[in-house]
Order: sequence, then C-alpha cells, then structure tokens
Amino acid sequence: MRELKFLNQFFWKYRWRLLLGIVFICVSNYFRVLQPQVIREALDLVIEQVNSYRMYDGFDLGVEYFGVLSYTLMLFGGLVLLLALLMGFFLYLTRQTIIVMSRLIEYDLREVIFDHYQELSLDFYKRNNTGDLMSRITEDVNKVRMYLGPAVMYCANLLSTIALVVVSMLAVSPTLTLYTLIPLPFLAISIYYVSNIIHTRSTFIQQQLSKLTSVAQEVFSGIRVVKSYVRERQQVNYFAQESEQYKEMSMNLAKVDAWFFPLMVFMVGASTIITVYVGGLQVVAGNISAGNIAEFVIYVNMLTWPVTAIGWIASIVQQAAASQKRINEFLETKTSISDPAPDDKHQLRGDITFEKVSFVYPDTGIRAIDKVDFQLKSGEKLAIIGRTGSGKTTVADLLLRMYDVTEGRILVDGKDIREQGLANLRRQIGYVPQDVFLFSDNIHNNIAFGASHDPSREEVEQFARYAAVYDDIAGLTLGFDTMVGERGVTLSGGQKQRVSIARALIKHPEIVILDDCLSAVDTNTEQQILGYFNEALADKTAIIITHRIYGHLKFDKIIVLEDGGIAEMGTHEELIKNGGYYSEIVERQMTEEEEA
Ligand SMILES: Nc1ncnc2c1ncn2[C@@H]1O[C@H](COP(=O)(O)OP(=O)(O)OP(=O)(O)O)[C@@H](O)[C@H]1O
Repeated sequence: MRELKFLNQFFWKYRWRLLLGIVFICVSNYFRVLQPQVIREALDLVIEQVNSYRMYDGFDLGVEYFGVLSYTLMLFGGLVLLLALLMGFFLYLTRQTIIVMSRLIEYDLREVIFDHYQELSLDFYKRNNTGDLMSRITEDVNKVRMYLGPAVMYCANLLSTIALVVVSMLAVSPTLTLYTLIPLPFLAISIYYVSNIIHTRSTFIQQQLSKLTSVAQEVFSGIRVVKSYVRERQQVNYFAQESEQYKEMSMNLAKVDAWFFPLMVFMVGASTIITVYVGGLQVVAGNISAGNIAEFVIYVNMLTWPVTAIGWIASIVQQAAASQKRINEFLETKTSISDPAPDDKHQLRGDITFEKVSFVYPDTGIRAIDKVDFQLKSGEKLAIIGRTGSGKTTVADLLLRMYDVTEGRILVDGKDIREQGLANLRRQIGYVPQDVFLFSDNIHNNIAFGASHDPSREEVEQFARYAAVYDDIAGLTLGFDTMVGERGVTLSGGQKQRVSIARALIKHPEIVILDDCLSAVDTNTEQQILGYFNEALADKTAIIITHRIYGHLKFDKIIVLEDGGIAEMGTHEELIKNGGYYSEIVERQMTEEEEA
C-alpha cells in the first residue's frame, strides 16, 4: 500500500472537496437511518390502533377513528418520502464532490505522467514498448481512479452507515444486534475472496485482450505485407486461436462472477431469518415491539451493500496499489539526459567540435562511435558518408543529445553541450531524421510543427517550396489541409521526406542535420532542394549524412565513417586523391549517371 502514498498530495490538493463529500455522505446516511425508525413507529401505531379500532367497530366513532389513523399513516408515509428525498439529494452532492474529485485527480495524474514521459530520454523508449507506456497512462490510471473515487466514497459510506446503524440497533436491543450482525463478517470475507478471484481472472483477460488488440493492430498496419505474401488465412487462424483463449478466460470469469449475487442474497437471507426468529422470541418476552423487527430487517438490508463493498473496496485498493506501483516505476525513472539550463535562450553561432568522441549503446553494448575527432566552423558544410551501420545516425543523435557521449566531448561554440541549455540547443538545430514521421494531422500543421512561432499559410507554403514539395501538395484536392494518416499514408516516401525537410527549415535553425533525407527523391528534385540549401543555408552550419555524392553542394569537409571510426577525412579533391571508399562511390555514381 506504500505505493498509494504518492496520491496523498492530490487528496491534500482537493481536501475541501473530500471533506465536504464525507460530510454529505454522513448527512445522507443520517436521513437513511431515520427511515426504519419512522416505519417502526408507523407499524407499532398500526398494531396498537387496529386493536383499539376493533373495539369501536360498528359505531360512528369507528369511522372517525379510521379516518384519523389513515391520516396519521399518510403523514408517516410522507415523512419517509421526505427522508428518502433528502437522503438522495445529499447522495447526489456526495457524488458531485468525491467522484468529481477523483476525475480531477485522474486528469492531474495523467498530466504528471505525460509530462514525465516527454522528459525521458530515447534509451527509456528503447527499453519500454509503446503498448506498456500507453497502458500505464490509461488502464493503470483508470484503476487508480477507482480507488480515488468509488473506493473512498464507499469507504466513507461503509463507516458512517455502520456507525449510525449499529448505534440505532444497540439502542433497541444489544442481544438482537449481536445475532443480526453474525453473518455479515462471513459475507465480507467471502466477497473478498470472490473479488480476488475475479480480479486475477480479469487481469489475465485484460492481458489477453491487449494481445488480441496488438495482433489485430500489427496485421492492419502491415496489411500490404500480409496481402502480398498471401498470408491472410494464417493471420485469421492466429487471430481465431487468440480469440478462443480470450473466450475461455471470459467463460471462467463468468463462472466465478455467477457466485457473487447468490452469495450476497444467501448471507442477507440468513441474517434476516435470524433477526425474525430471535426478534420474535424477544417480542414474546416483551423486550421489544413487533415494529422493531421490521426496523431491524431494514437495517440488515442497509448494511448489506456497505459490507459487501468491504471485499470490493479491498480488491480495488489492491489493484490500485499494483497500478500505482507501475506508474511510480516510470515516474521515479530519471532522465539520463539532464537540462542544466532550462531557461537558456542564447543564440548559437554554430561552431561544432567532436573531441575524441566514443559512444557505446547501453542496451546492446555496441560501440557505434569510436574516437571521432573533427571540427566545423560556423557556416561550414560537412558530409558524412559510410556503409550502413557505420555510425552516421549516431553522430546526429549525439549532437542532438538524444544520448550523451560515453567518452570525449562535443562542443558547440566552444562549450560542452552537456553544460548548455538542452531545449535551447535542440531548438536551434533543424533535424531531418532518416525515418520520417508525420503526425496524424494536416500538412500545414505538420510543417508548422517545427516553428517556434505560429507561422502563416504563406510562410508554410514558402518553406514547402524550398523543400520542393509545394507543387505536390498544391495538386492534392485539399492542398495544405490534406490529412496525413497515422504514418502519412496519403503521401509517397519522397513527399514525406520533403515535408519533413520543410518542417526542419521553418525553425530557422543555426545548425542543420539532414540524415539521408533525399534518398527517396529523384535527381531533379534533389537539385532543386540543394539549390535552395546553397542559397539559404550559406551561413548555417550543416551536417549532411548521405549515401550519394551531391556535386551541387560544396562541402568544406567530408568524413567517411567505418565501424564508428573516421576512415577518411578531407575535401572532395583530397579524398579523390586518396583513392579510398569515397573515390570508389564517386566513381560508381559517375558510371551510373553516364549509363542513365
Ligand atoms: N538504439 C540503438 N540501440 C542499440 N544499438 C544501436 C541503436 N541504434 C543503432 N545501433 C547500432 O549502432 C551502430 C551504428 O548505427 P547507426 O544507425 O548510427 O548507423 P548508420 O551509419 O546511420 O546506418 P544507416 O546508413 O543504415 O542508417 C549499428 O551497429 C547499429 O546496430
């Protein structure tokens, strides 16, 4: 239960609501407990008066007497109705305070978790799968809310009902109270066990359901592959297998679920029989009135739900503690990339220095970068070339501080990037990643996403022109308002790359990193984009990771990476003279172009 302590800060935040809710529930229960007392009075009155009425039967006085009795009973009926209304009104207020409080805390908690998720570094996202992140912020928060709202409300209800009912019962007959209450602890314990079994089985069902969902999601996302490999039947069979398991589990749950109400009715029935039997003996002995038996039967019914709720509350609290534990695990995870100066807003010049930088991926132990040493002055252009897996993307990730270097230092404007404002650094780097990701939104918003201001349509269009994608977008029926699906399904690979370039450029960055972002673009478009780069990025520092050599873009430095280390470094002319990997691909590319 230690885990739930984390939530106390929220209870404190909404303490007045909580307190008011508890007061309302006590008032509501007070009116509820008065009802059986009014009914007892009415019943005793009827029993007593019916005997007297028989004496006047056949006389005129008898009719009058009957009129007065009916009127008094109507008054009692009206009183019970009034008490029920008052009780209902305060119950409404209870829900308006406690359940609303739980919804407010749910909102706060989600925000805290979401904020924290955003702060965490890439290695956290590599370690944990998206489904797990999602379920903690949705299902686990839901389970915790059940504790914050219903469990707290039923707990307050339980305590106040038991206190008020038991005090009223004791005032009538301590012996009868004792006998009446005997079956109730058995009810609480058995409901607790049944609830626990239900919970365990529900958890398995939940897991199976999320497995089923991910199977379906994966098949639908990869539907092209499934269709092209004619694997529909296998997928259907696999889905049916998983569905069958889900069905079996649900049937098992239904079997236990079926015990819940019969058990409750049996225990309440036992309690009622004891009340009538022991109460009857006491009436005969003249200790209590017949009306008291009716009063006790109503009390027993009043206690049924709160006592049943003990088992239920215990189960909710257990589930909430387990969920909060999972939430706390992530909340306690510290980001490995800290921001030493969150308010830093200084303008970068764009000098970049890698000083004997090495990097080992923590999860795989792969040494992706090995003693990389280079310097770029503000405005210089660097091309990084190398075979796949040679560490090119890792260089970009390190400069953006997606990871921190294992050895060595990266300096921007002469200062270690680990000592600079992280947000400020990232804000001034325009990064186009290799695997383009577009949000499920329209094209305008996807491009505007990069800007620190709210850019006008004209500005967005201008940057789309720079990225040579304007004509493609203008050709769509909805133009810049076209929605791009979950993964930009309506755009081709090359179009997505260019939208992603426009998004990076609209930031007006001081440093630009393009990671193989022209791979899906034809030569003409490539020339168009590079023409803009030459002009607009003339004074910006740029790192271009590529597999192709761009004759149109003049690089101050070219680095050839091999197994994370620098195999060749120099200008185009120097590397051609070297006769290494670089000259090899230049030659191959020239032959290809000639052949084309
Ligand atoms: N997140 C990661 N966790 C563990 N190892 C990784 C991770 N990302 C990359 N690697 C490994 O680091 C090495 C360098 O990868 P990197 O992506 O930097 O290469 P690259 O030169 O950009 O390749 P490509 O040209 O195919 O994009 C590879 O061996 C790769 O398997």
